[in-house]
Amino acid sequence: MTKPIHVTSEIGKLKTVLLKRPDVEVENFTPDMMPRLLFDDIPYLPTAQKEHDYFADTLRDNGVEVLYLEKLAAEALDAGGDEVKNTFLETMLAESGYAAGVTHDALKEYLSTMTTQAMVNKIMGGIRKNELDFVPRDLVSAAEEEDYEFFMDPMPNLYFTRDPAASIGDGLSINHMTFPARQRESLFMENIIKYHPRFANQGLQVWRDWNHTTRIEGGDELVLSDTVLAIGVSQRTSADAIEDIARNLFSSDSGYEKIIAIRIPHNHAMMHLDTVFTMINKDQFTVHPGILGEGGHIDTWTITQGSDGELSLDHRTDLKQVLKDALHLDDLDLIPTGNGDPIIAGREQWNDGSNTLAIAPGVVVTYNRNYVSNQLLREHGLKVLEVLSSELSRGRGGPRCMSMPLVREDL
Ligand SMILES: NC(=O)NCCC[C@H](N)C(=O)O
Repeated sequence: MTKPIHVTSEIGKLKTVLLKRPDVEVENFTPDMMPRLLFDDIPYLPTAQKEHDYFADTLRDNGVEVLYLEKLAAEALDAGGDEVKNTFLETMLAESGYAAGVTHDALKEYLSTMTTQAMVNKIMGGIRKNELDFVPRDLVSAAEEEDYEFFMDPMPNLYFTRDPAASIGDGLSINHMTFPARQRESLFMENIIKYHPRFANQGLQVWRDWNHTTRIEGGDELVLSDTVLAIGVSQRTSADAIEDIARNLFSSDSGYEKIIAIRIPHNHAMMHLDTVFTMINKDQFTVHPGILGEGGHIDTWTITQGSDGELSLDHRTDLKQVLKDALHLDDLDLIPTGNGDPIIAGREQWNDGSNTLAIAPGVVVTYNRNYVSNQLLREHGLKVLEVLSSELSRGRGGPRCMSMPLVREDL
C-alpha cells in the first residue's frame, strides 16, 4: 500500500500535495519588517487568495488531491490531545522568545481560550501587543524595542510549503531553516507527521528532524529519481546539513545512493536551488543561465557512500554531464530561463521563471508573468499550465515553492 508520503521523483504524476492558503499573515506587517520577514513587498490579500485558489483549482482539475497545512495542523493537535497541544504551544512560545515569565503566561492564556483551529490561525497570523489587555513589566520585555507592535511575528512565508519539510521516498526531512522568520514553521509539520491520523503510525521515516543547528530547506532538496537527490549548497542549506542527511539516507533502507550537491550564488533572489533549477521531464530541466559560469560550468559534488564508511565526494563542474551520468541518460535538455537573454532571464528568474512545478512528466505549472520562459518551454515540447501571479510572486516564490508533494506515482 502506498504510504501517506511517497515521492520518488520530481516529475511522477502528482497525486497529493500540501498547500497553505495565504491569510492575514501575508499582510500583517509594515514595510520596515519586510527584510526580516524575507518579503520584498506586501501582497494585497484578497487577490493573493484568489490567485492561490486558482493554483489549487488548477491542481485539482488535473487530478491532484489538495490538503491544507492550517487544517491538518489543527486536526493533528486535536487528535494528539491536551498534552500534545500544550507541548506544541509551549514550544511555539519558547521559539517566539517566551520560554517562561509573565508575557509567556499572558500569551498562553490568550491562545488557550481559542478553538484549536483559531489558535493555529492566530499563531500563523501573528499576535499584536494591543490584542492583549496586558502591559508587560518584566525584564525580558524591558529589553525589547518599546514600540515594536508584535508579541509574536506573523509567518507570511507559510504559503511556501516546500521549505519547512521535504518528501523523500517514503519519508521526509523536517527542516531546521536558516532565518528566525521561518524557523517556527517546521513545528506544524512535525506535529502533523506525529499525530495526524493520516500520517501517524504509518511507518514514515524522518530522515532528518528539526532538532539541529545546521541548516537545510526544502527548496534546495530535489528528488531526481528513486536513488538520486540534488541538494543546493545555498544561502539556506549548509554543507554539513547535506552530509548529515546523506549519512542518514545511505545508512537506512531509503533507497537513496547518490546526492549531487550543487553550489549556487548565496543571495535572496536565488535563495534555493529550485529558484534557479528544476526538473520538468525525464531528460529536461529549467536552469537560470545566471548560475552557470563560462562554458556552462558550476561546482557540483557527487556524494556517495565510500568503502571506508566515510562519505565519498567527487567534485565536477559540467552539470549536464554530471546529471547524464547520475540519471543514466544519453542526452539532456537544459532549458534556459528567459531564453538566454540576460535582461529577460534576470527579470523572469526574479519572478520565479525557473521555479516550475511538474505535475507529470512534461507537464508543468508556472507563473503566467514569465511569458518568455513559458513560450520556450512549449517550444521544447512541454505542456505548460499557467497560474496567476501578481500578488503571490511578491513573496519571492513560485509554483514549486508553494507546494509540498506528499504522493507522486512512481515513474
Ligand atoms: N523554495 C523556495 O524557493 N521558496 C521560496 C521562499 C521565499 C521566502 N520569502 C523565503 O525567503 O524564504
